[in-house]
Amino acid sequence: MVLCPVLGKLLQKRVVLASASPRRREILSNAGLRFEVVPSRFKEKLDKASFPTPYAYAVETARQKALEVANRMHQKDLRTPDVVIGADTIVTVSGLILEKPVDKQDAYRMLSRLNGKEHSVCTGVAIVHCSSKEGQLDTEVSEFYEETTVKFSDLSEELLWEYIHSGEPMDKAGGYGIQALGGMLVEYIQGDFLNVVGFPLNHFCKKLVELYYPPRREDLRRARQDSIPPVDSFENLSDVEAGHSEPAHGEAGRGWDGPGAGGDQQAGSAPKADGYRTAEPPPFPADLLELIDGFKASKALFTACKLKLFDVLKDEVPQKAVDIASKVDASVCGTERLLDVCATLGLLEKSDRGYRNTESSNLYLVSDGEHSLHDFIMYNDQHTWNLFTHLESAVREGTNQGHGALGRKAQDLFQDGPLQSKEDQLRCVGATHGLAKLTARPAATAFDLSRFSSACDLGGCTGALARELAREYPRLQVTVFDLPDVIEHVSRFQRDGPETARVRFLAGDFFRDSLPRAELYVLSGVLHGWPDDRVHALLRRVSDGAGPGAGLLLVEAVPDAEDREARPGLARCLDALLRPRGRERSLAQYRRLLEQHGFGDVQVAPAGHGLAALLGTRVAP
Ligand SMILES: O=c1[nH]cc([C@@H]2O[C@H](COP(=O)(O)OP(=O)(O)OP(=O)(O)O)[C@@H](O)[C@H]2O)c(=O)[nH]1
Repeated sequence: MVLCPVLGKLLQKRVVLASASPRRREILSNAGLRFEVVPSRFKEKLDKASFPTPYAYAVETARQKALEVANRMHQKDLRTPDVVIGADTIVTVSGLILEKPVDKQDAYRMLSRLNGKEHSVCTGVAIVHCSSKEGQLDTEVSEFYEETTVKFSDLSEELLWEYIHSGEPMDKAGGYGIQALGGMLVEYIQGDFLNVVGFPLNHFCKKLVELYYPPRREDLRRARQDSIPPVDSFENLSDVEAGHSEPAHGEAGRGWDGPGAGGDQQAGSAPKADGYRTAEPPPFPADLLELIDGFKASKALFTACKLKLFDVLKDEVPQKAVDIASKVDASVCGTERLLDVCATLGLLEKSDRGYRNTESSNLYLVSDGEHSLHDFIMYNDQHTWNLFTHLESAVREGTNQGHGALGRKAQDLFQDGPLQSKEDQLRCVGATHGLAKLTARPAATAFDLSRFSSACDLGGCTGALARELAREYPRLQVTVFDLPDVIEHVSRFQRDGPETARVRFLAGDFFRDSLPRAELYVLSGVLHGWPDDRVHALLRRVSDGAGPGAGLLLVEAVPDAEDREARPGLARCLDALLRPRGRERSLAQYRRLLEQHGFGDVQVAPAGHGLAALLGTRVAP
């Protein structure tokens, strides 16, 4: 709340966002606001012609959306919310109001109108303060709107259709999303970017300042002589400074615990040693609460995947909770709750017509998709979840507890014991495949490997990296060498492509069987799973098989990788503690291992997502 202390005024209140828009939810939660989401059922069908201006229409729609939720929550005898926020975004061009397209043709009509021109994006916002008096709902509505000018480039028909086929326009006012692919259509904007995305955060904060920090008495007195200075900044207001203001409800006679009530009255109290006034609450620990709730979010995702909710919703058409429940063979009320949680987590989109997958869920959460992480998620649900229940004893004793999963290779999983059934094996191969697909491209392109004509990926599982290597280097023949139990399952994960013919699979144990001859050996995500003696044994075998000039490419997660974003060091470090045999090694340690085993001229490059790639060249013995 440092940037906008006035948001702190809402922390003690039950705030409801009356919107199904994932963007609005994100903008407000990124700003640190805590709120519930209850999408409005108000049909956006007001007669546009009856409004003097487009923004009057947007403001009224926002007001109706918020009031519908306030009334519904009150009637349902749920605890009446304190504040309900509604918003409506429209696009206006040449006197026409454009809302969300109903289908692709409609999107095309809208985008064609915007093509090469300036248009206006207007978001109306309503902030409804509610109170309940003798069972009756009392509301007080504050409203405003924000307008932003956007100019589209001259766009070809082909580009417009390509954009429409991406699916992005469908739930967006004017048929585009400036925050994503639609940003490429835009030449410039004048005004608030977030207003275009769906919520004018800056203006909202100013409005809160107006509501919660009304002008002081002396200002009002002065205003009778002068004019009231407009509230155009919220940055320099803090609760402490605002403490001098009069409680607004006293003046306005509001029944609800509205703006200006509460903490302000205590403003004269002395600051405590921790810097906060006795009656002022400390900053709301939003990040901490999110962390505390984190496991619930993971479990909701795991459960949705296990029920195959995302498979049921993979078509574009939204479906109702009752239909989804019958397809996944679960209770309607339970399914509806889970669907709502998934929508809140941004995994589903919810509208009046029902629920449907987001683009990202279609890509990663549908179980048979090319980039599916379904098996990896199921692996985490079945194994890692249990494993982490032993974290406390692992920390106390400093010993490994069983089976870590993050970033592990099928090699580890198969040799750890409990994954006996074919089904378990297949899931592990699928889990490894899903992860490997995410990291294969940066790993394959970390160095120029065009000097090699043959490669052997040791422990290469389904060949995700091998395919990327073959795709990148057209003369490279790649052998994937992995355990027989792994190779048995790889055919399930193969897709056609010109590189397919240059990737072959060979079953074997790299600790026992002779290694295929190759100019380049690859060990990606293998060494971290083994203790030092096994790592030395394996590298000795590779070194013995490699002729002078041969390469050894290592790809590993390292604590000192340049790009650490995707795998926070903490999680990786805990994973290492729980892993039965492996250990985390630094970049310097991997470099030393390569050099110890006869690979010189070691180059290092980031391989994305917290991974580092090292390439050594075999020197003549
Ligand atoms: O560049 C962008 N422009 C607009 C959007 C999104 O478009 C919709 C606007 O629709 P509306 O205001 O009617 O809001 P809904 O999504 O229907 O949700 P409600 O439940 O609040 O009615 C809005 O989601 C914008 O975020 C965009 O994403 N980018």
